[in-house]
Amino acid sequence: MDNSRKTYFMNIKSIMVSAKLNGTPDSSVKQLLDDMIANQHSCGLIGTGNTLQGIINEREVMLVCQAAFQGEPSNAPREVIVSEIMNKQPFCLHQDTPIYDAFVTAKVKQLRSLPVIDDDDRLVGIVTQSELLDAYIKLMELDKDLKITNKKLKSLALEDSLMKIGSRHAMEIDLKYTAAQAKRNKSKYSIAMVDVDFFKRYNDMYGHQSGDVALLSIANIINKVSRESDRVYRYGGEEVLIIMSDTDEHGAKESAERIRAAIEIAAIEHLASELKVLTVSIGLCTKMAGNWEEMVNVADTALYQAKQTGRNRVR
Ligand SMILES: Nc1nc2c(ncn2[C@@H]2O[C@H](COP(=O)(O)OP(=O)(O)OP(=O)(O)O)[C@@H](O)[C@H]2O)c(=O)[nH]1
Repeated sequence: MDNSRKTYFMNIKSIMVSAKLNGTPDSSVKQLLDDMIANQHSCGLIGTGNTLQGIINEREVMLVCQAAFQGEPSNAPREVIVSEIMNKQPFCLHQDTPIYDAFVTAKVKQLRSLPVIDDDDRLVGIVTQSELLDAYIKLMELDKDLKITNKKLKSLALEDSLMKIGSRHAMEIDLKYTAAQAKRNKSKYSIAMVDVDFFKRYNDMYGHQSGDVALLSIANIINKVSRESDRVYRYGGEEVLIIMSDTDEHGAKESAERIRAAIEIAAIEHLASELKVLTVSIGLCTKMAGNWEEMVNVADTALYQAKQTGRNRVR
């Protein structure tokens, strides 16, 4: 393998900064802040031994400090303990994760810093989104093989240009790491497969360009009514896939029903359909562990049942 090809497979171990814990869950926030300032760390890594149990970013620490200073001088601020404000299920990446996958994960999940762990789930380092982007750009510059570069440039398109939501490529990377994270945290996650009803008839009646506009409207509605932590991707054609981390069957059903209802209420005219407005059918799947391709298949089967039992419904 020549050097340029090797760079394509480089992982985050090669660029991460080694990291250690800044405090335990029962440290005071003040203690934590002192440690972060002394070590010039932009986020606090919390745990015991070498095991990471939580993360606190600068913003959360600042909010606690602000609240303390706004108190009456006679009311000495209560000491806040780290476990009260830390994010208890921090998203971590294994040290062997390729740089590009790590960058996409940080970007789609909007994470500025990602703790890095080893095979035994021990904290070994930290990488930031901007370090990942810099590293990836450098790898591309080093890469002289035009074919590989073009392939990577194409895959760098993380957004679907028509629907203005995540691309299929970004979706696959997100699913892979969401599945790994759920397994590590023993938490459930859900996916929803959304498909527009009678869309062929819509294209036939209003034209393909109007079809494109309708798809964009539907994607906008889905983005608007889904929770901030949910990620919305174009699965292909007129199908949208939503990833909901830390969401059980009940939460997923509630979210999907909200999306279905919002699209019906938007009342986008579709005279060739039964309800005379555009509607969607949604198939769901919730799991704790297991491979994500299987989950997509289950959601797809549920979607098929939703279509078979009358459309404009969640299964
Ligand atoms: N305008 C437009 N149409 C698209 C796009 N992608 C897929 N389609 C169309 O979506 C339609 C999907 O049709 P079908 O799979 O038969 O499903 P349907 O007509 O929605 O029927 P049901 O799913 O059974 O309710 C096809 O006519 C595709 O051409 C796109 O990007 N733009």
